[in-house]
Amino acid sequence: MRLNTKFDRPDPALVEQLARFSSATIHEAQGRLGALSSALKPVDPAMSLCGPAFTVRCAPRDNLMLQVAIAHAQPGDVVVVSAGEYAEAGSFGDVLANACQAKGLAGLVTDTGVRDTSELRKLGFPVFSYSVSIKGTVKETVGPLAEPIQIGGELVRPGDVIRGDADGLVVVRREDVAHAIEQARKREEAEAAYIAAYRSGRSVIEVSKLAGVLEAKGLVIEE
Ligand SMILES: O=C([O-])CC(=O)C(=O)O
Ligand SMILES: [Mg+2]
Repeated sequence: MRLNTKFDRPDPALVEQLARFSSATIHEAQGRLGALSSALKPVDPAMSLCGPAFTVRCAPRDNLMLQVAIAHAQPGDVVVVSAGEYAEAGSFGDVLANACQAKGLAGLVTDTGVRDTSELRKLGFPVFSYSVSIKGTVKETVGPLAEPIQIGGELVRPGDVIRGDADGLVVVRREDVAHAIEQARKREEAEAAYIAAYRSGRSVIEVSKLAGVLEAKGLVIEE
């Protein structure tokens, strides 16, 4: 079997610009699309990542292909592992995180478990996982590398951008990164205007134009 590891990545300058926006803003900016399941959580809320996905599929309780992915991923990539939402396996820990950091990878996202979390926090290598488990894995099963995968209820293709922060993970299609940045900028500007209005004492009902909605529902609020 021969596995391909070549795919197009977006312009690194665009990835850097996208990283300035939160996962929630990007999700909203692209029309409420791309959010991965909230079951995938950062090992530390301070962890944050943004980079092209280097996708891989592993059998549950088996991290052979994850190690192959780490070996072939490029600096700046986020290794994204689909392993069947299997909670009872610690497929990645501080030893492999050191390998990732030495290569300049941007982070790891997996729908199985990880371990050595206090060391991962000390290392500061961004890891998002489905669970934390101390149970070791085997290295037996060959599987797809740099192919589209399903993770957290979303399709992730190699080279799509994954943005993760304390609130969650979002995927942006490789060809949509520039548009997502433009829309995220507009959304932040609109949010800044809302914040300024609220801080100047204006009502949320007025600013968010909710009076018509409440009236249509027949809601009368007495003071
Ligand atoms: O050994 C493994 O397969 C996972 C692990 O704990 C580490 O990377 O430190
Ligand atoms: Mg370990």
